[in-house]
This record gives sequence, C-alpha cells and structure tokens, in this order.
Amino acid sequence: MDYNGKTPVKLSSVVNAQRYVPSTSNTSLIVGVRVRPLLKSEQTKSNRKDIIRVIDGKVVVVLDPDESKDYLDQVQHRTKERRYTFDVAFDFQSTNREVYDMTLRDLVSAVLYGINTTVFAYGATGSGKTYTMVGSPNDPGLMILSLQQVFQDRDRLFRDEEFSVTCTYLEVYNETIYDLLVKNSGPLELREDPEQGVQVAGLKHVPVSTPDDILGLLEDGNRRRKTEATDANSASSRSHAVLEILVKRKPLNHYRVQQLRAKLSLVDLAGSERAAETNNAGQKLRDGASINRSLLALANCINALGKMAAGAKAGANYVPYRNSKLTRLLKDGLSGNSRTAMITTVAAANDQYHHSINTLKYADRAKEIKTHVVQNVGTVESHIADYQRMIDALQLEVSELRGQLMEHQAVPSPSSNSPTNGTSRGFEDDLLTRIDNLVQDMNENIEERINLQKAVFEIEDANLFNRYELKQLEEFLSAGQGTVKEVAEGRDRRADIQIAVRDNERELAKYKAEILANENSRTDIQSRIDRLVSSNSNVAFLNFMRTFRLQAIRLQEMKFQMAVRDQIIFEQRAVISNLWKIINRSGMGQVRA
Ligand SMILES: Nc1ncnc2c1ncn2[C@@H]1O[C@H](COP(=O)(O)OP(=O)(O)OP(=O)(O)O)[C@@H](O)[C@H]1O
Repeated sequence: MDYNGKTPVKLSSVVNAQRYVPSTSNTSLIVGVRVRPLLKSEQTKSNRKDIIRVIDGKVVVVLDPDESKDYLDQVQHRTKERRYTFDVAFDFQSTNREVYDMTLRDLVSAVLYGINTTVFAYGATGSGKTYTMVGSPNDPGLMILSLQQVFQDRDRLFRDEEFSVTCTYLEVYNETIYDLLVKNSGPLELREDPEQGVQVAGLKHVPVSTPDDILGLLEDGNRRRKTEATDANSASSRSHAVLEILVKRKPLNHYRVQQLRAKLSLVDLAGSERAAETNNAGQKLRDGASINRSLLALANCINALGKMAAGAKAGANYVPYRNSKLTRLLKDGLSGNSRTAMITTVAAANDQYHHSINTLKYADRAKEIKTHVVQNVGTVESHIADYQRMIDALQLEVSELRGQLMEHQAVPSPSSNSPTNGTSRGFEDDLLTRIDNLVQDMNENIEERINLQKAVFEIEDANLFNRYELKQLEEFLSAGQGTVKEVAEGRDRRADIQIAVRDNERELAKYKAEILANENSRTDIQSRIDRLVSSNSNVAFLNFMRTFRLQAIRLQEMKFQMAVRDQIIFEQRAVISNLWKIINRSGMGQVRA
C-alpha cells in the first residue's frame, strides 16, 4: 500500500546493523562465515598453510594454494584466489560468544516475541560446525548460548509471566530419525499434523526451567550422535542434529488472552564433503551419499523459497520439502514466519581449498535469498495477506447473506392473506423496509470500520519498517565507515524516510478519527433499530418480529464475523506491539516519540 506516494521502506539486516548498502540487499537469511584455524595436527605437517583471510568482518578471501603464482598471474586472473562478501565473517580468533552475538542474539530475542527462528551450521567435514553449534564446557556453542539467553531474557523482561520452555533433540541419520534425549532410541516416524505441522511421533519433549537442566542432556545426546573417524575429522558427525527449543509465553498486559509461541531450531548439519573425496567406503560412503541428499534437498528448498519470496510466477512456487526428512523437519522454520541464519564454516588449511570454495559458493547462493527476505522479515506483511483473504471471504459471505435475506422477504408473510389487515400490512411493509435499511446501514458501517482499521494497521506496519531502516541508517551514518557516495545516499534516504514517517502519522490520526466517528454511527444505528422495535406493539408486530428475528440472527452472525475480524486485527496489533518492544529495547523508543 502506498501512502502519500510513500512506499513502506523495507527492513534490512537486523543483525549486521552497521552494514548499510543503499541498494536492495535486505535480508532475513543472515549468512555468516566462520574460519577455523589450522589444528595442531595440521600445523605440524610441513606443507600445510593457512590460506583464508577475513577482511573488515565480512569479506572472505581464499588465496590460491599454489604459492608459485605471482603478481602477473593475479592481474591476469590466472590465480585461483577467490573473494566473497557476507553479512558477517569471523576469523580464527573469534569465539563462539562473538559468533553468537553477531548472528543470533537478536534472533533469539525475537523468539520470545513469537517469531520462529532457524539456524543451521553448514560446512565440510572437520570445518567446525559442531564446535560452533555445540561447543565445549569452556567455550559453549550456539545451542547453549541460545538457551542461556532465553532464560536471561525471561528473568529480565518477563519474570511475572507464564513462561515455558521445552526442548527436543534428534538426529537424522541415513534418512532415519533418532531421539538423542533417550538411550537407545529406535527409529521415529514423521507425522503431518494438520494443526501442529510436522511432528516426530514419540519424540521426547523435555521441560526446561534453567539452562543447566538441558546441558547434561545435550552432552549425553551429543555422545549418542553417530560419529566416525574420517580422513577429514577424527570425530566426524555422520548425522544432522536438530535441537528445538519451544518457547511459550502469556504476556501479562492487555494482550494476555494471547499465547506467544515460537520455535528456535538449531541444526548442526553433517559434513558437506563429497563422499569420493574423503576416501570413505562401504557404510561411510553410503552415509556420505545420504548426507549429501539431505543437504541437496535443503539447498533446493532454500532456492525455491528464495524464488518464491522474490515473487516468481505460480508453478515456480513449489518448495520440495518432502524430498528428505531433514527438509520436512525444517519446513516450519524455513517457511512463513521464520527468520533464518546460516553459519557456514570453512577450514583455513590449503588442502581444504576445494571444500572451502564449494562451501562458500553455497553460502553465496544462499545470500541471494536476502533480497527476498524483505518479505520474510516483514512477517507482518504476510499476516496482512492472510487477513485480506479472510476479509474478502467474509465480505462475500455478507453479500450472500443479504441475498438470502431478500429472497426470504420475497415470500409472502402469513398475515398478507388476510383481507382485513390491509392498513396493518402497509404499515408492516414500511416498518420492515425501515428495519431493512437500518440493517443495511449496519452492515456498511461494519465494513467501513474493518477497512479503516485495516488501513490503520497497514500504516503502522509501514512506519514500523521505516523506523527499523532509520535506526540502521543512523548506525551506518554514525559509524562513518561508508564511502562518500554511500553516506550521501544514506542521508537522502534518511530524509525521505523521515518525511514518510511524518506523513503516515498524519494519515494515521485521520483514520483514527474516522474510526471514532464510525463507532458513534454504529451506536446510533443500533439505537434506531431498538427504538423501532420497542415502539410497535400493533397487530403487525408479530409478523414484523418474525422477519426481524431472522434479520437479527443474520446480524448476530455478522457481528460474530466482525468479532473474528477484530480478533485478527487485535492479533496483528499485538505482533506490532511486540516488535515495538524489541525496537524499544534496542534503543529505538525515542525515534517513535
Ligand atoms: N574455531 C575453531 N577453533 C579451534 N578449533 C576448532 C574450531 N573449529 C573447529 N575446531 C576443531 O576442529 C575439529 C573439527 O571440528 P568439528 O568437529 O566441529 O567439525 P565439524 O564441521 O562438525 O565436522 P563433521 O562434519 O565431520 O562433524 C575439532 O577438533 C574442533 O575442536
């Protein structure tokens, strides 16, 4: 929707706030790359060296492993040196905590506001996925840090609210699911539940009240994971591990009728190596093939989701979730109201050049999805689409009801056969017409109010995006890191957005006043109907009541539908309100004022 010619400004990457690119690189699929250092065992090998560099916290350069290449080779593009840019890149000195803070912290906060999040670690065998996701007691990984933050946020922000956290932890090994939270788990089946989505039948759900509750269970689970020694990693995970943290919260404010629930899925994928390259045979080779099938299925889903979000034509919208257990499991997290981060791990050693390049290419492709994430981050927008569909359906129903009502009135009433009540009949008709007109007014009033509320909601939504971008622009401009051109564009953009915000605020006030007028008019119509009914006690009354009752039933139905629609608007406002809380906590409250 366009207000005063101002298209709502879209949200850019929340996490990497300083990265402002004046073009269209908005995202919710955050792609981070982490480079692991040479291990001690690698350092001792004479021909091993580190060939990956991270520049400016976002550029990853993979040097040509062939040292004989000289400057001339480079300028003539005869070198295999490759360079990629991501949302964020971590060199080998970074800790799990730093990776967490830069990629996941904001997303985990949002989980407590009802926003699903999926994070997966992707990379070749031995590149550091498990190190990043699971970590060690001294350097806990993203799984543990996420859980810790969930509870810290609860204690800080929602101490008095009803709050529950449950965890599941499973692995997908050779297209079979096993529960990592129980000893000797048998294979588990996936079921599609029409209400709850994809479920794993028999999976253990563990209620957690403190992060410590789950630490021991996670450790046990990790020990149960299928690992093998491969050439590339002495304890290589042969399965995909999925930790799901389900958070439910009942806010204590006036939205307390609602329960916010969201799922945080943390996925430690198995190594993406090509089976042939790891010298594996037999079972290991089969594992490799199956691992790659799942990863391929995941890549296909991500590509399809990207195209879909970019508005590809119908037919291109099919997302092949069913091609693997992994993608079926991740379906909820990857589609719709979910934010996604991909942490890509690469090993810096020269003999890993091909793996690293393959991984970075994959990550680079995933990065493309960013442009679509505008829609994905704007989850509120997708709700609006649902909301619009529902309103359209209900409006159709309202007009059908009107048609039925008119048909009904065309049927002669029993009293019309009586020759003695001609006067009464005329009066009755007049009365019925007046009642019909009022009911019609009431319907129109209801429709008008719905449209007004929808407009209010959409303007607020537009300004929500605007303020997100303003915040990012402010950070970008105050960081003083952009080129002169970028800074100038950033300033222009900031001015445009500020004008849009002000215009939208004015529109908002206008619509709100109209809603008030509309509500008053509704009260007036209702009292006119009541007056008509109560002032007529003559012979026509019984007949009138028969018709009126019918209309009253229709009216009740419509009021009920109205309540349903109001509820949808109400829920949308709660989403907005929650997003505002996130913004306010990040220091943006002042901008709104
Ligand atoms: N950032 C890092 N700093 C130091 N050591 C690391 C780092 N990342 C990984 N390692 C070490 O590298 C080895 C392989 O790491 P890890 O097991 O996490 O790889 P992986 O990608 O999960 O492999 P696989 O796919 O085979 O399971 C481990 O010994 C781990 O301790």
